[in-house]
Amino acid sequence: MAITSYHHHATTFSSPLSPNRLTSVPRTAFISYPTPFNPYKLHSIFSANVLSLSSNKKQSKKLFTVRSAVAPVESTAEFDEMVSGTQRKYYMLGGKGGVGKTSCAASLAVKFANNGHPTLVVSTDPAHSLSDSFAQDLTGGTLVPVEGPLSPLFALEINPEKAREEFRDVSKKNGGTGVKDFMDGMGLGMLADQLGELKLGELLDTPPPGLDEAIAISKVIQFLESQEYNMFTRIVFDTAPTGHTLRLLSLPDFLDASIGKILKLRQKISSATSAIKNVFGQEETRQDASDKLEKLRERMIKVRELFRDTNSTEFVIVTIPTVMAISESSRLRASLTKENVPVKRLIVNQILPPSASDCKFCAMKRKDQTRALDTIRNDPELSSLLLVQAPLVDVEIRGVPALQFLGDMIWK
Ligand SMILES: Nc1ncnc2c1ncn2[C@@H]1O[C@H](COP(=O)(O)OP(=O)(O)OP(=O)(O)O)[C@@H](O)[C@H]1O
Repeated sequence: MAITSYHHHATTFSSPLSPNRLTSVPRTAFISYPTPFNPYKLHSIFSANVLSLSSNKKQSKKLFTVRSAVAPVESTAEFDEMVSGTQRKYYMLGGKGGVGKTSCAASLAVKFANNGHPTLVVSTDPAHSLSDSFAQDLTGGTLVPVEGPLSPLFALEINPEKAREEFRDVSKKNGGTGVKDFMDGMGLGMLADQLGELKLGELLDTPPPGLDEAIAISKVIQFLESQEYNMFTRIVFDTAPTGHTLRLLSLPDFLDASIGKILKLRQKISSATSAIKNVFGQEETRQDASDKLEKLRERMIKVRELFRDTNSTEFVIVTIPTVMAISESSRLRASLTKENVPVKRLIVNQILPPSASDCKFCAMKRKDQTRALDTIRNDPELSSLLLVQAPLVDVEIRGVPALQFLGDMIWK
């Protein structure tokens, strides 16, 4: 039933940002698949290293006819709109675990870079798989260049645990474990207790789910404020599975409120404690902790604004054609709408391609997927989105050439 095959390709490419520039990609292992003509890309097949069934022109035409009959709601991703302009844009890809978020995010990043955008792909999922997806070591929590694309592509795997530790260290220097402990140490514990909702100390010690992600994204904002990040015109986030993303959306408000209260409290008590401060000589550390809190709060507000800015940000939902995954995507869309997060595209990944062979299992599976796709058409949350279908391919998608291949099918 497989219709996917590997070939050796050379790609010539014209960037829309500098349309006169034609660049050659080195000859490299590549996957071939019947795709519609892409004006930015010219393939020339040097030799065939066929792993599975290939298809001639006639066959691919037929296959695409069958595919569109199976999925009448299919549309393109309108990549032209995504790629146009040099103003910085953020794309956040999210969805249920294992549906292909990383593959889609990585393929989008490669596609942007190949279209002339200096691009950054960021993983805020604690279970990072960018390195696996690119088949390159991208770990370390710093900018790592990705080898292969035509324009600069960098990856950043944020380690939320490390980011949280860094932040917590400041209050630890005090001998306590957080702001509340610090206040306890100053004999002000009762005051903090009275304001029971001030749980920052506990928040940092036993973070609620989603906090890691929030701190990770806050860390990204911190990075983006620095000069070296100015070059990036496209930033793609590979986010954690749905649950974390939803909690993350409401977290900035929660943190903003909590930190705001902590800071107000600090101001109130600062005069009362000035005498004690002098005795213990810890004003600097305290100020430092306070500044960090203020910075975290500012970043949380930026994260909140970033998520909701229709001009620069879009959340792309990735799903697979099963009723369960689609139901979850529907709930995700509803929550994103409630939070005013812009969503326009829905990627339905791992669609079984048509096959010439008489495979009963495949026929059943395809019917099942068609039913699932129908639920999208009838789903009030999802039916208005651009529905982009990505086929299931018969090899694991790893490495830049494979991601480029996947990207050419999804992002067109
Ligand atoms: N269209 C596809 N065809 C074939 N394999 C695919 C496709 N999309 C993704 N995969 C494979 O499925 C697996 C999971 O993909 P990926 O890591 O991108 O998912 P994810 O949603 O990011 O997962 P997690 O939630 O665990 O981070 C990988 O082995 C990937 O190569």
